[in-house]
Amino acid sequence: MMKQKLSLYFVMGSVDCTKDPLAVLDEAIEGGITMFQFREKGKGALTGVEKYRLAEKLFERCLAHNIPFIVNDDVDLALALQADGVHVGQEDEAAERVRDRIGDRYLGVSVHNLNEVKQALSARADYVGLGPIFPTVSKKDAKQACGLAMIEHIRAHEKHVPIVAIGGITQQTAKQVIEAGADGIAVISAICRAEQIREQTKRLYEIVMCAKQKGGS
Ligand SMILES: Cc1ncc(COP(=O)(O)OP(=O)(O)O)c(N)n1
Ligand SMILES: Cc1nc(C(=O)O)sc1CCOP(=O)(O)O
Ligand SMILES: [Mg+2]
Repeated sequence: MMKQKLSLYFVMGSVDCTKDPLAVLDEAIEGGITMFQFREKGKGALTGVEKYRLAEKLFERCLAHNIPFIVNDDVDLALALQADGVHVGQEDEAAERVRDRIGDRYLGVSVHNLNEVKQALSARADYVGLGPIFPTVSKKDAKQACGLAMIEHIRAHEKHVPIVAIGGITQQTAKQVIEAGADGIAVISAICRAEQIREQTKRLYEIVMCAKQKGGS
């Protein structure tokens, strides 16, 4: 179930959008995204009530289409909205503590190597976000790209962990990412910067689903 939801995971905040974030999400939903993360971060990001109001509206859209709505970093916001889950990284609130706070909502944890995957699993994460696979323009403090080999390495040692790969993934590389062992791709710019969001999202979805069918996952 989790692996299916991770197939095409759209990560977005107002800073990533060149038009109304609600319109961007609507088109991405029409294109077939399977999970959404509200990541309101970076220069010019909304805060306080404005952030809450935007989150509320985006969450409504996801609810209406049965798409899990995950909040990045902000556990208080996720709890206030009764969101479907939270995503935290290695420098955020500790995953164990987040798990205790959110109960059985989804917990995603960013990882960069096998050791962090093992730690995430012992903190009862539902999935890991592995990246950046390729260089990314969407995260200023991203680590060095780890490449497809890191997906293969982790999959070889942890056969069942749900992995979503993130960082610089495009229509050109999505197939290789799934073939390397990821259960899905998480993207910002491949959707936010697309000229035709609905069509490009649909194409990404087709690429991922086709690669997953061939791999039998
Ligand atoms: C699905 C997914 N994977 C990784 C990340 C990165 O999280 P983090 O390292 O905490 O960095 P920020 O996104 O908080 O800048 C993610 N957000 N989503
Ligand atoms: C939010 C995020 N986390 C990353 C990580 O490596 O953990 S890379 C990244 C940005 C992903 O955006 P794009 O699809 O535009 O490269
Ligand atoms: Mg974070």
